[in-house]
Amino acid sequence: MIRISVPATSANCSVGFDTMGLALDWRGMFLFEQADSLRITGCPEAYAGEDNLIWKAYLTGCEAGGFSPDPLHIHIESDIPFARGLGSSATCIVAGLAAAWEVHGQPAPRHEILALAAGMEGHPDNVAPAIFGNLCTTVMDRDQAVMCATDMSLWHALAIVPENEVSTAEARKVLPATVSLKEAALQAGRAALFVQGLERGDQQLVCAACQDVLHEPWRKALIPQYSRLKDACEANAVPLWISGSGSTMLAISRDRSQLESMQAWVRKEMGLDSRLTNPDREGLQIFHE
Ligand SMILES: Nc1ncnc2c1ncn2[C@@H]1O[C@H](COP(=O)(O)OP(=O)(O)O)[C@@H](O)[C@H]1O
Ligand SMILES: N[C@@H](CCOP(=O)(O)O)C(=O)O
Repeated sequence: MIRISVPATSANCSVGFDTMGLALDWRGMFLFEQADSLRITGCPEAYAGEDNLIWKAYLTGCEAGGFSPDPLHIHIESDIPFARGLGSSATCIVAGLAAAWEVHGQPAPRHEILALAAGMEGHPDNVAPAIFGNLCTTVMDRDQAVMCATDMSLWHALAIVPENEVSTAEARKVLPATVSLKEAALQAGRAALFVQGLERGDQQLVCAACQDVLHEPWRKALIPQYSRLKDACEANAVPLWISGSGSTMLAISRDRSQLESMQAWVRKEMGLDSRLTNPDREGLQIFHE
């Protein structure tokens, strides 16, 4: 049996639309073993057929690696919620792709998996940290990923998870097709400041730079709690962004107790569930048993 563990991710990181993503120490586990016919357990029945994302990724990986795809029993152990902007789809894609090589006795080639996974997702921002951990900034130059990881060991995170689902496909439809030169320049400058601030552990700088103009102005309409939370965070110099395409919002701080207080506040004032996490440094992990 092969056990593949993949972290949840918080994509976009505010000013890194489609390019930045942060791995979290909140993991999905995927078990693979040979079977007589395809069997998928541990997920809702509606997702347990031939169109299951893990299985589709496995087939894509088999084609890329030149393997003949054997039927599998895939068992999922994951409490990463679907369609909340925590990269549940990225965990499935990365696990399925990695399984294609591992099931056939070869080590999963992480850079090849990144390119394939980015192709399946349509953007590399959450699959890169799911594979490599940390905060990854990734751009696709034709089919080649150009990637740099930022160490996040100075930071803690709070994932605030509303009940409403937001499908990524739907949340992309609300975005404008073009932006102005002024907005593009502003976003580029803020993205550079944001990463510098993270590396220096400068929370004021990160908070000042954490002002997206490419997607949050449109997506906040899908998340009723966002504006109140963003105002409260800014008043306390806490960077907060819409995680992926939402509905989760991710706050980060150098000070874990600041996030503990915020966790109590969002529960009491807004009735919201949340989870304290740390950035993950490992990314994709594979165990043969
Ligand atoms: N544990 C799982 N089992 C089966 N399919 C899953 C699982 N987690 C995610 N998926 C797939 O990923 C889709 C959600 O992807 P998406 O809308 O991009 O949201 P997210 O922000 O969670 O990645 C689901 O509709 C389903 O196809
Ligand atoms: N850049 C993408 C990220 C989607 O992430 P997910 O975790 O919501 O799948 C987007 O913003 O559409």
